[in-house]
Amino acid sequence: MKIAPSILSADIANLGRDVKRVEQAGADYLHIDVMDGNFVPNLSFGTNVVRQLRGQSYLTFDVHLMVEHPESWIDEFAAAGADIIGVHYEATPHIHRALRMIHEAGKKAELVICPGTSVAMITDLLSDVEQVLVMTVDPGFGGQHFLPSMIHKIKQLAEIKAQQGFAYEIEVDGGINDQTIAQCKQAGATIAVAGSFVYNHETPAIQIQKLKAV
Ligand SMILES: O=C(CO)[C@@H](O)[C@H](O)COP(=O)(O)O
Repeated sequence: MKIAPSILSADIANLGRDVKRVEQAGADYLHIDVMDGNFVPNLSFGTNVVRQLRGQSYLTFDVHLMVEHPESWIDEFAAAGADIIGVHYEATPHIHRALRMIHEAGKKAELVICPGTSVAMITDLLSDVEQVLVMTVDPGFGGQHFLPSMIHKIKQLAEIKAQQGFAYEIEVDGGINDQTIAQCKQAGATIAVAGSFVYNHETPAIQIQKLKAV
């Protein structure tokens, strides 16, 4: 599986160093969580962080917008250096427009679903995305426990992908460690986001190796 370390759990006072660490350790993507204090009860990074890190890293930037009305931010994060932009199904009544805006900005579009949203709600959108992110915790905070009840959604998405011949990646995010990643991989996930498992350890490279070894 591809591994996307989440900088939400990095040492923010040494963010550049922590990004280099995972880059050198073989991370595939860098996962950047953007929180607005409304869609989720937390605040995190803005466009300035993406822009400054862009100058320091060649990793694919996987920007997860946990914001209401993401349409207002897509062009700014695209200009700042995002490669993949994730928007929540629950965050806007105009999700199709948001996905189209991501493509018009020349970026890969990711559709994100919270634990309370079923795959049935997004089937009409699956032909229009490069990536689907199944949240395996309620979004907003790192360090939460993985929700095993989300596994069936990964299986459903993998089945639809095979049946319809779609090419989207299936990403999982929340509570990922060297045990839970195995369940996700078996179900059909292709990318795993990991925050605390990677960064709450003195050697992130060892943690990434553990995830890649599964
Ligand atoms: O989107 C989020 C949280 O809302 C995640 O990306 C977290 O950063 C994952 O952290 P861990 O659960 O891996 O500690």
